[in-house]
Amino acid sequence: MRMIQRSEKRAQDLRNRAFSAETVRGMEHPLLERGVPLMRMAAQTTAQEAIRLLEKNGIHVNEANVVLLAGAGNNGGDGLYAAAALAGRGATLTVIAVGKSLHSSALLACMQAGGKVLVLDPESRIPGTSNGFGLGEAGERLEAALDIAIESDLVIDAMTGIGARGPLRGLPATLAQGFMKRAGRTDQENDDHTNGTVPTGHSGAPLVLAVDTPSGVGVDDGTLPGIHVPADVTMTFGALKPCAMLPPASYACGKVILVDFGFDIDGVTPACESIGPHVSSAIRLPRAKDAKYSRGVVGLITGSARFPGAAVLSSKAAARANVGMIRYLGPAAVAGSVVSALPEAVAAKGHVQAWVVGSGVPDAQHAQAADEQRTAIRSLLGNYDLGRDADRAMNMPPICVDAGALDLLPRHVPGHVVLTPHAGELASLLRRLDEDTTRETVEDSPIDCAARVHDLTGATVLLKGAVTAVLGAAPRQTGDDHTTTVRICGSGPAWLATAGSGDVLAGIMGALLAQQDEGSLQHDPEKVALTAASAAYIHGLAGQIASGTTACGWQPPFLMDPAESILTLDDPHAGHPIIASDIVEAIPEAFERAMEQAR
Ligand SMILES: NC(=O)C1=CN([C@@H]2O[C@H](COP(=O)(O)OP(=O)(O)OC[C@H]3O[C@@H](n4cnc5c(N)ncnc54)[C@H](O)[C@@H]3O)[C@@H](O)[C@H]2O)[C@@H](O)CC1
Ligand SMILES: Nc1ncnc2c1ncn2[C@@H]1O[C@H](COP(=O)(O)OP(=O)(O)O)[C@@H](O)[C@H]1O
Ligand SMILES: [K+]
Repeated sequence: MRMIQRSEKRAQDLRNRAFSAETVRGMEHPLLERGVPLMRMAAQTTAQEAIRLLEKNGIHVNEANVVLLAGAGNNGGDGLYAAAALAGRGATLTVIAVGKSLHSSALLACMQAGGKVLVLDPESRIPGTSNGFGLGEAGERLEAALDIAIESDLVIDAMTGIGARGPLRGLPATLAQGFMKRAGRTDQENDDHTNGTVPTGHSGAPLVLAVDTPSGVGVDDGTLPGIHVPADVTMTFGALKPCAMLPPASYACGKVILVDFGFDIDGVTPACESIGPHVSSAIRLPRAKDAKYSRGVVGLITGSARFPGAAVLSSKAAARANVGMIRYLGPAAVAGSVVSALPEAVAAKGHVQAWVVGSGVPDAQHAQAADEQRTAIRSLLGNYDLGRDADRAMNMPPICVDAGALDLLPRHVPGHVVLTPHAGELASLLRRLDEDTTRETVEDSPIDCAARVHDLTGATVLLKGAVTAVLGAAPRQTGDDHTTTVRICGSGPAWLATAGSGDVLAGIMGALLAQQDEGSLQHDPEKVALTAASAAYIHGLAGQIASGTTACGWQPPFLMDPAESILTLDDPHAGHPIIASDIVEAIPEAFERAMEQAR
């Protein structure tokens, strides 16, 4: 097999960009034309990973019971060749055929290696297997298949890959349903995998290795449209697909290993991208001629009598995040708390380069009739109303609109307005925009929902979660069409889910917006989106540092060269609990790390 020369830049792009199924097919095409044996490469690396995974769990391949769930397409073909290799190494192999046919030469390889084949569909026409059985026997076969699968050490899921359309149907769906039930596997449990850890068995249930994509996920949109098979490890080929990056499907992929087929990805438009490699470009290093004002001043209208802590946390976070100064505006008692916790804060009006509003401010439902903070925020946000005075709106400083300020947002605003809702807040926002949405809808289709808010309001939308998504303007294309790009940030560990964490993010956001060259963001919504995503990344990194873990919501896949032997994949430390103040303390080191990563 040919050694693939890959530059670091290409490797970085491969690890941080995902491409639609259609785009991937387009990139496969020239290689297939040249006769590159992609399926064999996919199978060989899958077999290698299967052996590693088994061994990691104390099972030698020649003692392993392996079950292959094989679909009728090329995904099944990949799986069959991989399974044949395992059977060749002494594994006991059962192929469960879920479709009407199987990739014929791959099936032959499996049979020659001693694999048994159990056909589930009475209408199937698979050479060398019995067919023409009745419905009663089909039911028995399904039960037998589930018994064998649940008793096995490793299930290789090769039912569907990028050829999947819609939710799983028919036998693949029934089998997935039965398997999930018997294995007692839930998505909740699979959440552990998002942190890059491979659990050692799920209460005795088999390990699951997905071929290319877990079957049942929305390959291109990252949704989970129905029953699916969460994996411990997903071996994916050529390039990442959106399901390996976007929530909630990304949580079903477990650890992802990307096999580099040598695709030419230069100039190919990704469907989504991780912010990781770009973060340092959002950090403005201090310059010799700087004074505090030129480094950026953040104005905060955050906190309230009810939540004074949010004012302190957002102010401290902003002050720690590489700016010259912060100005705090709020009720005297709250301002007093801010200044005593942060003597560097200035509790007075003045020029600012970016605003942060709303963290710890009550929303309409919880506010008193004349809430001082809400009144101030309403009046400030009025200046961003494109329907009222577009020139004025375009010339306002960038602003982060968080929590209690979200329901004060004007209907149409420029892209340098950054919203930072969590799923519940995004749902409320959509309802305010006359869309019938619940928190569950947002959790099921986070990207769609965030894109909807971006489309309806024009704001850059940062939807918080284990994987945080930023929906904003795309890189400028030829022509004037406005396109939206999906950027994700998964640097945060689950320890970040702690009260006040969002206030810290808002502070970092304000600081990053403030340190960009004054006036540069107003007409560059793409840069706003990059800056917003970078703030989430630094927040996540600070969370990793504070909690002593590298586990996080999403990390770039392990890149594997088909010509190289298996890599060792270390599991990260679990880390320890943190409070929001710990995140603030870790911000400076997070900046340093983000800059180091860029070198
Ligand atoms: N093009 C190639 O030569 C290569 C393809 N590769 C593999 O081939 C896969 C794509 O192969 P295909 O295009 O054959 O497609 P798939 O094998 O992913 O899916 C097609 C099969 O899935 C069934 N199916 C589709 N949607 C379904 C649903 N909702 N419920 C139940 N069954 C459903 C179809 O009936 C068909 O049998 C990739 O994911 C990858 O694993 C790799 O081997 C690399 C090279
Ligand atoms: N499971 C998780 N894994 C990683 N990060 C998380 C997780 N849950 C929440 N976060 C992050 O923690 C922060 C919580 O913010 P938010 O929901 O506003 O909390 P609060 O209002 O309590 O401050 C967000 O940045 C979010 O992305
Ligand atoms: K699969």
